Amino acid sequence: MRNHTRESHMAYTKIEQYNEHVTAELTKHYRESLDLLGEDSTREGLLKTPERVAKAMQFLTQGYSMDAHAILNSAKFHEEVSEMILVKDIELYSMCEHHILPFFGKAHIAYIPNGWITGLSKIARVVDVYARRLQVQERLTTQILHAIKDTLNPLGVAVVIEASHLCMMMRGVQKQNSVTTTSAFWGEFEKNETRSEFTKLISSNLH
Ligand SMILES: Nc1nc2c(ncn2[C@@H]2O[C@H](COP(=O)(O)OP(=O)(O)OP(=O)(O)O)[C@@H](O)[C@H]2O)c(=O)[nH]1
Ligand SMILES: [Zn+2]
Repeated sequence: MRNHTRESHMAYTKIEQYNEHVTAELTKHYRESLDLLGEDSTREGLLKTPERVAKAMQFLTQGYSMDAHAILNSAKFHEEVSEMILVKDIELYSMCEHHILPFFGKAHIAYIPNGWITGLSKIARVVDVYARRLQVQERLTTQILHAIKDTLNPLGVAVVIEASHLCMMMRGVQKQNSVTTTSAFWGEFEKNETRSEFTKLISSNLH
């Protein structure tokens, strides 16, 4: 099954790869959790659930073993471009570190190159690197900014994330329609003019 392409891809994506020891331990804990919650972990429908959850949680936290800098560097090209590059509406799924419940939404990411560009898909991959961890939306936003800033040495970086938090929808304050927007701006984007061009572009419906 393993070929060269898959190996090099797996260097940072870890697709379908679960740690046996972690899976076994988590499975045990999730089985106990089900019983503590009043379920019967031995009933047919739940027999494989603890193991499924153990794998799902490893998938959803695989960002810990991914390296954003390696991803951005893996398709870094020398190019004299001086205009803003914007990738918008990148869907993201993460989990809040307070309740381990999902938050999800969109990221809009722009940078102004300074001799180096990266593959567009790598920008979207960096979102997953930091989203697939236990997070707060604010830290997710700044970690993405710093990875791009440190790797590409650009003139400016902007990151805006709009997300809905299930911990505010399904429980707690139970607000179904609230959307949280976080942003981080660095370099040229600290100037009003550049920032407002970015804001105009992310709110436009032009594709
Ligand atoms: N700043 C920030 N807060 C978050 C994020 N995700 C969840 N939270 C908040 O984390 C806070 C934790 O507050 P606590 O009072 O300790 O927890 P709680 O009793 O479960 O709070 P409620 O959700 O208000 O019921 C809540 O206000 C959540 O809304 C996030 O990404 N960023
Ligand atoms: Zn939460």
